[in-house]
Amino acid sequence: MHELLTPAEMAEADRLTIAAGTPGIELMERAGRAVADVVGRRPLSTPVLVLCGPGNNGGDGFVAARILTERGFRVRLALAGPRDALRGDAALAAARWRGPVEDAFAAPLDPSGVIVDALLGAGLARDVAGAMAALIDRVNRGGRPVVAVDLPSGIDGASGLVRGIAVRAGETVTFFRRKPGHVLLPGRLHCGAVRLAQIGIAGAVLERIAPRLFLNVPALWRPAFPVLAVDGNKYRRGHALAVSGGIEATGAARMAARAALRIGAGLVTVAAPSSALMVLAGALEAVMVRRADGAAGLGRLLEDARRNAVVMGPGLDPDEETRAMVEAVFAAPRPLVLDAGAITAFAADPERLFRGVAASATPTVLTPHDGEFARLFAGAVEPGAGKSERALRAARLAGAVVVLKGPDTVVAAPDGRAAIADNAPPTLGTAGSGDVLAGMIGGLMAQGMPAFEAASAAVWMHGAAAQRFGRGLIAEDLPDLLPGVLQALETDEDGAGGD
Ligand SMILES: NC(=O)C1=CN([C@@H]2O[C@H](COP(=O)(O)OP(=O)(O)OC[C@H]3O[C@@H](n4cnc5c(N)ncnc54)[C@H](O)[C@@H]3O)[C@@H](O)[C@H]2O)[C@@H](O)CC1
Ligand SMILES: Nc1ncnc2c1ncn2[C@@H]1O[C@H](COP(=O)(O)OP(=O)(O)O)[C@@H](O)[C@H]1O
Ligand SMILES: [K+]
Repeated sequence: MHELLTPAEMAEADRLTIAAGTPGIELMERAGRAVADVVGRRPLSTPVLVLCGPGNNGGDGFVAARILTERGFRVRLALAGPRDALRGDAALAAARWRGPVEDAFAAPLDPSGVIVDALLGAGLARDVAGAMAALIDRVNRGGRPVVAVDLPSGIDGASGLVRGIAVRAGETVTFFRRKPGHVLLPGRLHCGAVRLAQIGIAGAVLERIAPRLFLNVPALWRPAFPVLAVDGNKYRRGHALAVSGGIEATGAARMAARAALRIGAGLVTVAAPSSALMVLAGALEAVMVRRADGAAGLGRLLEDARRNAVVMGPGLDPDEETRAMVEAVFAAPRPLVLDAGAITAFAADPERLFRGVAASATPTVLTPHDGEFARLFAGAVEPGAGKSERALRAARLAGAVVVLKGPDTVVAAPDGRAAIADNAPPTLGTAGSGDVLAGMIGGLMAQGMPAFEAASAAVWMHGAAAQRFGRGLIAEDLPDLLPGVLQALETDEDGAGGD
């Protein structure tokens, strides 16, 4: 259930189902019934206003209106456009509606009751303007609870972007699988609670569609998650290396190192410039410290093949020394996580980074926030595109897994897969939480987890850890919340948060 279907893929799922013998009107009847079920949880005295658009989304609205009327609700239905312009299944559904049809552009909104938004769904093809925009604005200003059919009208199902203006719903009923627009911002904020309804589309159609976008839940990466061997030992659990900045910036690498250890790496070493060695040695216990000055020093540490994953960037200056150190890892080569200063260091010459990734052929994960992303991929990635699209293009360009962070963190792989997270609370917006995330990814890669799965797992666990703590969270808390998350993952088949 964690596949996310773009509107085009969803249309294909409908098409395959219809071709296999289920009439389209049957799908529409089930969709409309699912909407009626959600709306119908309210008391029978609740007035219902169903706003229908010109396509099949409106068709679902006609069905829902009929079923709610049959159940005893007082239902008004208003259509945005001429009735004789309805086609296909929507026209069939409208023919089964016996009540009056008001003009949606003129119909008054009830001061009480609930509104069903069946104006526009997967067929949104352009920015909403004119009378339709005025209607949506009126709905939003009305302050009535809204149940959206499939998508809040005006939200682009593929990108989650607002096309001109979009309905703000309290609940959204969608069908078969969620769409990226339910998970990505701002779409998610317009959806309210998303209710997923099955309408008789067989899961087997997904084999034909081969979706590439996923909700980031444990089911996505659990099969690749490290398993503890009874006869294991610390060396077999991997040895992560976190590169520290100078004496004024050692905390970032320490937090990354602690996170790598907590997530299960057998050993973790902080590679320290001479200036910071004393500070680090006094501040670390299970995490080890080794001297590493510049690229040459780091290269020497990497002569030991057991140091099998590297985290770089937190606390580093975006300068030539940092670039040379990144290239020392490419020369080694080792699975690598690049964050913060190690990303910004390549802002003036991103090609140099991309060449290094390609030449080393080592799994590389870049973890930019929006600002770092814009610096590294400026010009190469259309700023107006949706977040998953931007992350995927960047991943292809860099030949690396790109973790584009935020409330809807996208993990994108060069092969076209992307995982979108919806479990990160805003408490994660605190200094150093990104450093912890980088360390978590490195800790999983040290244990042999592939880059896309490691990054996806770390992002989900980062969110789950923060959820366990609540308000007052600081980055230092995060590594020590991981044991609880790990244990829940092990005991809860659903993955401590469901699928
Ligand atoms: N058989 C199927 O394909 C099924 C479809 N279903 C419903 O059908 C919907 C998709 O139906 P459609 O493909 O007809 O698309 P929609 O009903 O979402 O919208 C298409 C209509 O809206 C118009 N339109 C597009 N953008 C507009 C804009 N910015 N301003 C004003 N008008 C605009 C188009 O000209 C077209 O008439 C889904 O969201 C879902 O609700 C469900 O009934 C399940 C089965
Ligand atoms: N509003 C938010 N909701 C959820 N997660 C957030 C929010 N703001 C930031 N985060 C997360 O917090 C982390 C911040 O990382 P980053 O920006 O690199 O900060 P720092 O450099 O201080 O470590 C990222 O994982 C990001 O996804
Ligand atoms: K809608």
